[in-house]
Amino acid sequence: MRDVQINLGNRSYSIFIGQGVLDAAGTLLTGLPTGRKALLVTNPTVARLYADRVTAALTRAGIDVVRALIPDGEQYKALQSAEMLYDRAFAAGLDRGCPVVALGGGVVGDLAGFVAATYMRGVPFVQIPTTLLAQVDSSVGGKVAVNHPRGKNIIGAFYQPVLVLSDTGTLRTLGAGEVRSGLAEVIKYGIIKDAAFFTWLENNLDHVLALEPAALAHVIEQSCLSKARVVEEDETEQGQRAILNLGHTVGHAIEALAGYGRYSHGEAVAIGTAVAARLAVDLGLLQENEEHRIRNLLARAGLPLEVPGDISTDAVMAAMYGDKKTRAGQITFILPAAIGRAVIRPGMAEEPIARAIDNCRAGSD
Ligand SMILES: O=C(O)C(=O)C[C@@H](O)[C@H](O)[C@H](O)COP(=O)(O)O
Ligand SMILES: [Zn+2]
Repeated sequence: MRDVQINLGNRSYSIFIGQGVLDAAGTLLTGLPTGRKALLVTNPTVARLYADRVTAALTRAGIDVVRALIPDGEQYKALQSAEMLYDRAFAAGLDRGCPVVALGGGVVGDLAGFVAATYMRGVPFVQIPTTLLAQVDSSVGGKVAVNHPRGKNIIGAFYQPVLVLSDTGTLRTLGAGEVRSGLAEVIKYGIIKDAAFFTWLENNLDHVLALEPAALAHVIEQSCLSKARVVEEDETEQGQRAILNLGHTVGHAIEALAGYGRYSHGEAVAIGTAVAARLAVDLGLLQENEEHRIRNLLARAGLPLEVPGDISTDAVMAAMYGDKKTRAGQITFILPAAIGRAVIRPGMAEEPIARAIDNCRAGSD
């Protein structure tokens, strides 16, 4: 079992990574000051596969488990689902000490975390992520949220979990699309922070795509280490944490405009990363050969690089103004300055962004 520590004073916690760690949920949780009842939030597919194991692990440790199922899909990351979970928590008599445990991918984790942050002004929160994307990204760092018709993740909080358990065994049941989606965030860490990891991915992507346990454990550990260091420096995204948003400025716009579900989060982020790399080259920040390496790695991971033909550049531009990084009506962009280094550019003019979007359409080269 590997252990990545995230140091945030009295909000510090451990991320345990390895085959079978979800069976240790009860033991690891009893080491923390939490109550004897837990709300286990999951979706029907994940429940069928893993809820009995997690329930057994918690029960062995003397914790009563109340299960709550949320249908799978980004559209259920909504205030209505949160209300349903509050009702379930009240009905089960959960008090301020009782943890909310998220078992599933990013939707379950973000929603359950939002409920944990707000039910009785905050109860302990445990993340048991079962997708690659959730293990490398969304379960770590404390961004919890629900969506609103005006934007993705637009209603939320920073609320750290007390424990993260990433069981690599759960990745064996993922579809290829879910693996791809997680890889977009994995590649992001190489681009923004870790050139050696980017090169490792170039050399070892086939092992990762084959879901080899050692390769997966390495990818999760390196991703969590990179994310932990960024979050420790700037927990609430006052500045530098925004680099974790590479590819998301355009990505969130495409995800929403295409209709949630047509592009996975990772696919939309990959397209957004291609646009950011093009813009960085146009602005003289990134060398063209590095843009090629970024595009090649994303493409080898099976990720899309083109802005869809049925979504206009004007629509993407308009949607980007709703981004949480927009300040005083001006778009902020995260740009790769080299492989291993990203910069934050506030106050971007519209014209170069629109040109980069147009240059990332089918048949544009
Ligand atoms: O943890 C962060 O910070 C990130 O930006 C990670 C992103 O990959 C993640 O998708 C995040 O939820 C996006 O945040 P948002 O603030 O743009 O909604
Ligand atoms: Zn993301």
